[in-house]
Amino acid sequence: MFHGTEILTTAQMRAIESAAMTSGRVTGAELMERAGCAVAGQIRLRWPKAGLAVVLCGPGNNGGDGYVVARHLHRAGWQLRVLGMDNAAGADAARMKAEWRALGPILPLTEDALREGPDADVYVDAIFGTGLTRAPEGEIAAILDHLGGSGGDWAFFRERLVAVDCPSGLCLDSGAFPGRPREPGDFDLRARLTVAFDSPKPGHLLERGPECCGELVVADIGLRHWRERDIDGRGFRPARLTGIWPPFDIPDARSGTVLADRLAKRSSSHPHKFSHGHALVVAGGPGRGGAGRLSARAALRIGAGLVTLAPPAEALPAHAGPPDALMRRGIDDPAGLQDMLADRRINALCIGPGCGVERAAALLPAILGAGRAAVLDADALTALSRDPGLMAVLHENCVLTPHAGEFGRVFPDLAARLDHPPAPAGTGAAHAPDPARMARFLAEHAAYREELAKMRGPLYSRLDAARDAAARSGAVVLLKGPDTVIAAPDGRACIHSAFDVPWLATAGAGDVLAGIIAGLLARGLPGLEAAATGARLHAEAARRFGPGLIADDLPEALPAVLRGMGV
Ligand SMILES: NC(=O)C1=CN([C@@H]2O[C@H](COP(=O)(O)OP(=O)(O)OC[C@H]3O[C@@H](n4cnc5c(N)ncnc54)[C@H](OP(=O)(O)O)[C@@H]3O)[C@@H](O)[C@H]2O)[C@@H](O)CC1
Ligand SMILES: Nc1ncnc2c1ncn2[C@@H]1O[C@H](COP(=O)(O)OP(=O)(O)O)[C@@H](O)[C@H]1O
Ligand SMILES: [K+]
Repeated sequence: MFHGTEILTTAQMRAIESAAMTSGRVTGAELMERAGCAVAGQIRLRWPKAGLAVVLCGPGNNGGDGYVVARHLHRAGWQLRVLGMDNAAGADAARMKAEWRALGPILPLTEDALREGPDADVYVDAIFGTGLTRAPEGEIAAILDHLGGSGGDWAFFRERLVAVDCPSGLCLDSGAFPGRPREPGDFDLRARLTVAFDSPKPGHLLERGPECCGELVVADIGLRHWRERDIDGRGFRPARLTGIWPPFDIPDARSGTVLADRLAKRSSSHPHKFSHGHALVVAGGPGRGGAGRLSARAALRIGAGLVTLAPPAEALPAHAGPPDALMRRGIDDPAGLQDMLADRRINALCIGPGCGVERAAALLPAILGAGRAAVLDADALTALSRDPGLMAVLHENCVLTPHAGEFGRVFPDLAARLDHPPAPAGTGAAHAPDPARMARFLAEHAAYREELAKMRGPLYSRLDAARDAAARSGAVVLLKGPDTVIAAPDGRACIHSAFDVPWLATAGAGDVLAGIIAGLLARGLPGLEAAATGARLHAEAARRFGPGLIADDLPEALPAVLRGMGV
């Protein structure tokens, strides 16, 4: 299995932290000291010359980290303005607050206090971290809006904002902001740097997370021993990370080797083409374009031993173009398909790209009935949504690859939870916030605002949705997007965040992904592994090629990607 960096939900993070403290080998105060020290260190790396820092400290342990940051920056010669709350903080945060108070004053955490001081070089956001339970209100909401640009200085803060664990208000389980539209919104906090602790959380990688966190650094605060133990007895590794944005050093050496071994054509002592699998790609009729051919080409490039393209017989001439390595055979109906599947060496199927919904609907029962590994994409997903009975025939080596729209067709109730509350038109914001437009929007949609205010964290996430869909369907579900989530029916999941390659969103890219996964299934990778590896190689091919990419370039970029991984 490909191993990336582990992702932990906020509940898991809390469980690990409390296991560490219960062991008596580390105290909460020591963890807080390490966390704050790590943030101060990252600030000093980026701002080597001591300047003025404003540190905003919230009511909980995130605020406690903030007081530690202030103390360390003070020791390094920085000027500090510390804003904090007059509240009964937990013992560790209270101690850190007291230690700071011995060094300098604490101003009230209000928008006025924030505005009053001189412009600072750095603003440290230590208001809320993993403990956010609801939308910020009152003074704190005003402060966060101000930092998000409500005073018109959005770009100023974006250059100077350092977030402790996350930009405050972001739900670290979903990457959404409770109380705000799920689309990009006005005054969403955008940090230059976010320093997270121990492991990334889903919210760093999903939805708004990557954009709002800015550069993400994950600091080691000495919890690895407890993370690697099976604390809850059910296996602690529900989500795996296969890439994030902005890229940072993924401890990937072991995974690279495992993956290279799996993909190298060294799978048996006397390898031959049949030992590398035979993928069958169902294509559509005349005039349906090259989607099926894109999938087939990708399956060949990723290393399937043989690939057969199967359009209706009358469309064979239309599919006669390159590559010549591709075999072609006409299939008109389920009987023809079953005939072909009598060849047991065909071990992976791909249906959907350019296939046509009617044809997909006609062939799907035979495909699923064959019990072989299969990728269902595009039109096959629409066909599946129209015949829910087919859901019962899916199995764990089926990979469903919906984008958000297709996901909504197949799993409408799960998609509705992701979209709650459904936004009225005009919610999305341009990057530079427009206060007048935002005020008008909220006034016009008072009911929507009331619904938003009811949102409680952690919010239902794309990870939750993909997991629920996989559990329900019994298949692997790969929910596409810049933050692709891959989930297996047993709860294992990966997130592949590819916000750094927006040019991958190009017509036909999804067809190539389906083909890559089909090729990996043909090579014998199990469903989850094929899907996760496929998503990674697909994005890596786009990353290597760069802007200007069209889908046809993706299969051609794969050999260099494989070489780069040592395959
Ligand atoms: N895990 C680790 O290993 C380590 C974690 N560390 C740090 O601890 C952080 C987590 O700390 P935390 O659990 O105290 O939560 P935090 O984010 O400070 O907020 C909680 C407070 O905010 C309040 N509150 C929430 N929402 C609110 C709202 N909308 N409006 C108003 N209030 C709201 C909430 O009140 P309540 O909901 O209980 O009413 C509570 O008082 C974590 O992000 C990291 O920085 C490191 O120190 C060391 C290692
Ligand atoms: N903004 C983005 N950044 C990076 N990758 C993206 C982005 N949007 C979509 N993708 C990826 O691009 C591919 C598009 O697939 P799909 O929506 O099926 O398109 P098509 O049907 O045209 O092939 C998917 O792999 C998806 O994960
Ligand atoms: K924060």
